[in-house]
Amino acid sequence: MLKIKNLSKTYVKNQKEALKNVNLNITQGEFTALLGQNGAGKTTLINILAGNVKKTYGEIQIGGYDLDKQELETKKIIGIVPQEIAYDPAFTVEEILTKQSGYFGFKNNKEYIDELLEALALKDKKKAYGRALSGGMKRRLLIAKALVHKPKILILDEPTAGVDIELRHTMYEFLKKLHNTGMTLILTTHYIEEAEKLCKRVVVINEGAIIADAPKDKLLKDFSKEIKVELLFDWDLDVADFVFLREYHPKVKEKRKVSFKIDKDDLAKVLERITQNNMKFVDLNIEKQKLEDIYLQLIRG
Ligand SMILES: Nc1ncnc2c1ncn2[C@@H]1O[C@H](COP(=O)(O)OP(=O)(O)OP(=O)(O)O)[C@@H](O)[C@H]1O
Repeated sequence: MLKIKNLSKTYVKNQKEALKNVNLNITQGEFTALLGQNGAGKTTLINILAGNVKKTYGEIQIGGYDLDKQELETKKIIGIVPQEIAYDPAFTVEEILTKQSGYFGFKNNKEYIDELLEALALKDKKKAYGRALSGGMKRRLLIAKALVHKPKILILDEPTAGVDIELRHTMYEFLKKLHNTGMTLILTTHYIEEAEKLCKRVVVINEGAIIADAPKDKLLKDFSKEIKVELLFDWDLDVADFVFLREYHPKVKEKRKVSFKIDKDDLAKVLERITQNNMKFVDLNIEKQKLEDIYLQLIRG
């Protein structure tokens, strides 16, 4: 559905190499998270796919069409939800969506627009001006605008930035529904738990290069050998009490808790050492790594 080969981008103005030999192959129906810190190159990549920024080098195929030779066709295949609010605030919600439909040659699609507005809880705002919408409504309008031409791929550039938790969950449900209809989705986000909840594949981009690209479950499994152990004692602790565990860098928290990370295969051995040192604990908590921990490890190298 989306094939990116040896994609590079250097901005002429400042000679910033924003993308370095990016290769990505996304098949139909995948729900992929594109994760990366500020300035990693995510928006540059999306802008190139949208035809807003010119690549320096590489090949891109969208739905089988070459972006260089068949740009118009590629535009029909993708819908992009940009980070910035991108519509004329002097028009009403309905006008904005009708105008956008017109760009793609869709006429008389009032019913579909109503469906979108209903699904995105914007129906009662149909006649409201773009400028009069709340931040969350503006974000939802951008999603409707990206979907109005029924694209096969939806790319969302941080759609939930600054959106409250309740609304974020409504959006997640909507995205899940779209995914269930067979749509291909790419989501860039700073909320890692969002990627963990929604996406099946995780691509991590760092300083313009892809440093991880794997099914989420595989990433979690590969990195899940490390566990975080927390022990609770019924007396006040000193980190010196755990000198016998120094290779695991134990930390004392809230006076009575100690925590450290170990390979899960070492758990029995470590617990035995603790008992041998007469450190009788009253409670034990074991935490597996979350996608967020893995992501941080990856970008820190
Ligand atoms: N128009 C531009 N001209 C020059 N440099 C740019 C331009 N746009 C982006 N850059 C630079 O390219 C790099 C990648 O930026 P980009 O916006 O793609 O990152 P990002 O991953 O989307 O970040 P964020 O999460 O903050 O949106 C950054 O160093 C940025 O300063």
